[in-house]
Amino acid sequence: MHSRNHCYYDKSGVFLILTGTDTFSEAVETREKDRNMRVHIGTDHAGFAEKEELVKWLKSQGYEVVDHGALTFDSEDDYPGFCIACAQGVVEDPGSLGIVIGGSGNGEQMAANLVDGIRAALVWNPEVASLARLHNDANVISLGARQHSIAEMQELTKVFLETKFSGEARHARRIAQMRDFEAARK
Ligand SMILES: O=C(CO)[C@H](O)[C@H](O)COP(=O)(O)O
Repeated sequence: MHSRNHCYYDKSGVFLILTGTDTFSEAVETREKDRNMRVHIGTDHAGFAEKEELVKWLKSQGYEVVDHGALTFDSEDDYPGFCIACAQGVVEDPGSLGIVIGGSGNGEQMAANLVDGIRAALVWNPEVASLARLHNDANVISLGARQHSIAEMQELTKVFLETKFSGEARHARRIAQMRDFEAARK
């Protein structure tokens, strides 16, 4: 039987995750901000306003941001190009992470995952954002701008950017299996 993870915020507002335990004594601080990290971002019209807000906020947090568009609002534009460009930016920039945004985040995740080396996770709450890094070593987060307030999107992004891959053997093994599949189909 799998044990459940428990997440909570400590008194200073830090998001913590308890892995497979009911005791707070085993809580681990999983987050650490890397202000030197570059963050790639891409969106279609559905997330354009939120992307503009997130870029400003990320810069205020000390991150360097690479904006892959859309650079102007066009209600008829299409998400694949922006998301693929963002994902390619992440792959070509080791140590960076990416954010793709759309109305739901579904198609944006699909587009980003077409790029070899990308593990894009559709994230809808802080625990999922944390697990995307801890268990999946996701390098792109996908957000649905029509599903969240800007404050929620900032929180999901913050948890994602500040959480490190656990490096646990079972998770590394599963990621390696996906990498093997990716390499074999070339
Ligand atoms: O979330 C999305 C894809 O997953 C798109 O942002 C969404 O489909 C755009 O919809 P519309 O063209 O009706 O504004």
